[in-house]
This record gives sequence, structure tokens and C-alpha cells, in this order.
Amino acid sequence: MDVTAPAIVVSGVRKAYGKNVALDGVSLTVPRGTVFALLGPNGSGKTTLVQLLSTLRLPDEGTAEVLGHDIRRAPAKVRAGIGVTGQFSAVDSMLTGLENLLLMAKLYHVPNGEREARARKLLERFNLTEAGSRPPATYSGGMRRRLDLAMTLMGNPALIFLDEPTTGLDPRSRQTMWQIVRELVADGATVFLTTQYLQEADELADNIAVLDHGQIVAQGTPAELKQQVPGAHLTLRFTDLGILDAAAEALPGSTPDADSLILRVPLDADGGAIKRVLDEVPSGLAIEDITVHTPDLDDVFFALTGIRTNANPDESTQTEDHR
Ligand SMILES: Nc1ncnc2c1ncn2[C@@H]1O[C@H](COP(=O)(O)OP(=O)(O)OP(=O)(O)O)[C@@H](O)[C@H]1O
Repeated sequence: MDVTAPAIVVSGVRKAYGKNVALDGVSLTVPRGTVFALLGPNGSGKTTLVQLLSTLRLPDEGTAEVLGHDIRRAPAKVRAGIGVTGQFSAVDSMLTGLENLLLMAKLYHVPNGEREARARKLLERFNLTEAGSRPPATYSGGMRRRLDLAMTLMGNPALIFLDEPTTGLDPRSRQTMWQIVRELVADGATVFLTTQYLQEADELADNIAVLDHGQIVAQGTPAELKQQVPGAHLTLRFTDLGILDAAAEALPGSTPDADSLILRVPLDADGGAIKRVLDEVPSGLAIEDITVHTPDLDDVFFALTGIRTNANPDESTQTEDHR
């Protein structure tokens, strides 16, 4: 394995199902040891890209290297280094949690004498020790996903694909999953996750690509993406028109609204200039109220795609048992 290569390099990948173009010229790079979030609404092509990168499907055009291996020329080497969890869960409902893990240990050729110890360690790590003796049919959605991920980790993957890891989970299960992702990366793994949740990408990802209708419409760190959207501003409310006018004169670029006695002052996207703005308001001009507006990833997504998506996963939480 080439340990200096990025974890993933995708170049000009295209994939259509008949006339339906799922990926339309996608290029991206994922550095090792980072979390990459592919953010997009339903049907934007996220699962298709995970399937290509995990060698379940072939692209029509373009190239992709995973852990330094070409997905067309060396699919077995790609598969040996990756773990995939998500919409196609490998969990067998007839076996107990522990038996599922032991089965994976066998498939991954873990030496016989080490299998049970490793399985029990993973159950403990994912808070499934007690549940390990029960079949996953009795688990909540969050527990099933943790078992699914534990099974994947039996193979010690350097790169883990998580396809919508928290869709349908309650806030607590989601937090647990986020913590697990952070620990995986702290241990040296690379994580490629797909999500519809802006907050999830914002919380976890070092880099984000926004996918819309099979095309990447923006790429960057969460901060870089937020900077692409103008609109961070400060509103200052004054007590009378005279003070409002004086403040507007002192702050070039600001927009006064005489009716509401509010002055709107543009800021850098990170809000870093707030103190400078306030310092420029002449002393003696009493400010009644100050509000800071900073764009979030939802604004970015809306600006790029025209879609208001799930800024906060809590708003679309389904029942725990739904997968
Ligand atoms: N096997 C298939 N046959 C035909 N069309 C498909 C197939 N798989 C996906 N598609 C289509 O390709 C497009 C991208 O689908 P994909 O599942 O990759 O998107 P997604 O972003 O993962 O969506 P979701 O969040 O709903 O899983 C969609 O229009 C979908 O209907």
C-alpha cells in the first residue's frame, strides 16, 4: 500500500443508469487521516459514488484511486483496505451481536484464538456488551448501526465509508456516532461519510463537497464554504434618527433603515470584524441593541443549490428503529 498517496483521488467520474445521470464529472481528493463529508440531498448521487469507490460498481468514465489503488485495475487491493457501512447493512438478524462479529472475524481471517477477545472488545467499545447476546432484531436503529460499524472494524480498515450514518437516529444516538467517528480518525483512520445534514458535515468534516444532481457544486473546509456566501452582518439599533444617521456616516458601507432605526453593517464571514465596527461608532452614540448574523452551511447550500435542506437533523428525526 502506498502510504503517501491521498486516501481517495477521484477524477472526472461519470455514472449513468440508462438515461439517468447519477454522477456527472465528479473530481475530489481526500487526504489521509481526515473526515470528508459528501453532502447532498436525496438522489444527488452520494450512494453511487460510495459504491464506485468501494468497487461495487464501475464508473462509465473517469478514474478513481483508493488508498493508492486504481478501482478498475486493483479492486481486490482496494477492498482489502476499506470498510463500508450504511444503507446495505451486513448485519444478520438471525445471529446475536456477538455471533455477527465472530462471523466477520472469520471472514477477515482473524486468527482463531483472537476472534472472541476482539469481538468482545468491540462490543464494549460500542456500548453493546449487554446487547451482544441478543439478536439485532431487538436493537434500536442506533445500536444496529454501531454493530454494523463494529463488524466493519473487525477488518482494521484504513478507510471507512459511512453512508448516511445517522439518518433516522435520535439526537443522542447521533452524538454517539459522531464521537465514534472522531475516535476513528484520532486512531489514524480516514472517514468518508455521506450526509444530508449540514450540521453533521459542519461538526465532523475537515473537508466537504456539496453534491447536487451528480455534480460537485462546491468544495472546501466548512469555514471556506461559509465564506462563499456573503451576508454576515451586524445590526445596530439606535434610539433616534439623528444617532442612526451619525452612525451611518461613521461606518462606510452600512445601510440605515430609518423606520426601524436599524443600521446594517457588513462583516467578514467569520464575524471577526465586530470589535472594529463597534470601535468606529463614535462614543456618545448610544446603541440600543446589537445582533450578529453569520451565514451557516444551510445558507451555503441554499445559495448553491436553491434547496433548503436539513440544517439540523433533529428536525427530521424518525423513530429509532427505522433504518
Ligand atoms: N440501481 C439504480 N438503477 C437506476 N437508477 C439508480 C440506481 N441507483 C441510483 N439510481 C438513481 O441515480 C441517482 C443517484 O442516486 P443515489 O442513490 O446515488 O443518490 P443519493 O444521493 O445516495 O440518494 P439517497 O440519499 O436517496 O440514497 C438517483 O436519481 C437515483 O434514482
